[in-house]
Amino acid sequence: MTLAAPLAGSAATKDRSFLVIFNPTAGGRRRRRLDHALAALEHRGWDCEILETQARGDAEALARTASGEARASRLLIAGGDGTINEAVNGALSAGAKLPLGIIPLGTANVLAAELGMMDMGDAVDAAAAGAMYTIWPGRANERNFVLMAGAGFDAHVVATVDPALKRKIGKLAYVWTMLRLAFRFSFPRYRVRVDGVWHEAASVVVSKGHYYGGRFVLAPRARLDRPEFQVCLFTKGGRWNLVRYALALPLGLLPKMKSITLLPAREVVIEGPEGDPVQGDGDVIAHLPVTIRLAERPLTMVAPARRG
Ligand SMILES: Nc1ncnc2c1ncn2[C@@H]1O[C@H](COP(=O)(O)OP(=O)(O)OP(=O)(O)O)[C@@H](O)[C@H]1O
Repeated sequence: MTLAAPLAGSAATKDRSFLVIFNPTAGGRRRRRLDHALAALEHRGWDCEILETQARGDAEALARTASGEARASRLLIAGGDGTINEAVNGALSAGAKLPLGIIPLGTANVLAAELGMMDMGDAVDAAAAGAMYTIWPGRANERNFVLMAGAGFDAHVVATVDPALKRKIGKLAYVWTMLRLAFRFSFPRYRVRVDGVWHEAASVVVSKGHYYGGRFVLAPRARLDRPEFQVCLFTKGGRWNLVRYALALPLGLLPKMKSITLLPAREVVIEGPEGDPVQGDGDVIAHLPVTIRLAERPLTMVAPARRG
């Protein structure tokens, strides 16, 4: 996990209640997994009230209201990284007063991996009795993100992937979309200002977490709890380099490639084709040109206590 020190004290509180924001779109399986997790939490003395999203945007509105009302002692987001991203935006806009936990039910669940959750048991343990950590989200123009934001080929894949296909075949939907897009992508160049210094790249990922696309390391030094980014510049574009990047990522070789530049940063500006998509946490959250800074305030998250 990429978290250093937990906040003083454990996550145990007197008022043991969760407001659970749940994205039910992936069908019955998600619901069954959630029911198991909540039964385990209730067994451990936690009250859980479920609020289901009906449409895109609901998780944000529900988290905003819940944070304002403080109706429960914690928020628990049950869904994928996209639903968590929405809830984080809602919580931050209402002052981020409640600690946030997650029940990972998505396709990639990168945040769960980043927080050190290996399985649903870890997620339940963390929610019930984990440690509290201060997380520094980033902000791309008007939208916050927890894991990463970027422009280039991967942002176009995110913008193109069919949500229904994602629900049907999971991560393979990204592979399919990548293959289709690779044949018609024009590989534009992007100008990237990293803490005042301009660079050029074929693709950019501004990382808060060190994983990318699952449990694959892209930015080894990135940490959720550090108020800075690691910027990953893919300096070479074109189809052949795309294949090299795609093969190197699962092998853990991407950060060592010559055509990858990794830089720490506090502020990143990306310029390129006007209106090009910017992905954040796996959804389109902005369009070029974009300025990426830290969020206005940090977030408290409940995660597994550090082992060892
Ligand atoms: N009830 C809903 N109906 C339609 N869309 C929704 C609903 N609730 C949430 N969403 C949207 O669905 C998107 C995808 O959902 P979610 O992130 O939970 O799963 P996922 O895409 O499978 O996981 P991951 O983001 O890890 O790939 C989110 O970005 C969110 O905005």
